[in-house]
Amino acid sequence: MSASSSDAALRVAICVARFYPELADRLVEGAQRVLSAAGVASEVFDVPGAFELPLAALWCAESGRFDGVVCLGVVIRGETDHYDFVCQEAARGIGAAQRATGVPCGFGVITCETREQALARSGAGKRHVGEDAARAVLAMVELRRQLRAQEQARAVR
Ligand SMILES: Nc1c(NC[C@H](O)[C@H](O)[C@H](O)CO)[nH]c(=O)[nH]c1=O
Ligand SMILES: CC(=O)[C@@H](O)COP(=O)(O)O
Repeated sequence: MSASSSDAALRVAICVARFYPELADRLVEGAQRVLSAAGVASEVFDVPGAFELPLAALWCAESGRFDGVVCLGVVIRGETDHYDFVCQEAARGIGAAQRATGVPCGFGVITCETREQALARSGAGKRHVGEDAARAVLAMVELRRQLRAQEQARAVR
């Protein structure tokens, strides 16, 4: 997704859960690659785990400093149902943060059964969830820009 000419001033926050540091680094690298290629500045904020992502996203979104937020993390199922609660809250909370603020928050959290599955979804074969989440945020930022431009055009008629 290429950014428009006005995107030089765009800023995107990257909130990353560091529960699995090496996997988190891969996701951040992918998101930064996409944002940099679009000419969009980014700033990284670490949180302990995916459960903390919604609050970090809300803080970034309501700060007024960012046009979008990319939320990244990896949740790998263990022996109990803790996985379900972490995943559900991360997804629900990130969605709530973007709807509460109107600031696009990309869901770049890998939820899987094994480390191998996480590797495959962070650039080692299947897809890159970090890149995908960054592209989604850029697409929503662009949509918001188009809608605002249409609103302004109608207002001056
Ligand atoms: N098991 C995983 C977690 N668990 C930690 C929680 O996200 C949270 O930090 C803790 O409950 C304290 O509030 N987090 C992940 O990101 N990935 C996991 O696999
Ligand atoms: C996703 C998790 O919280 C998981 O790592 C916890 O492992 P367990 O269910 O074995 O306690």
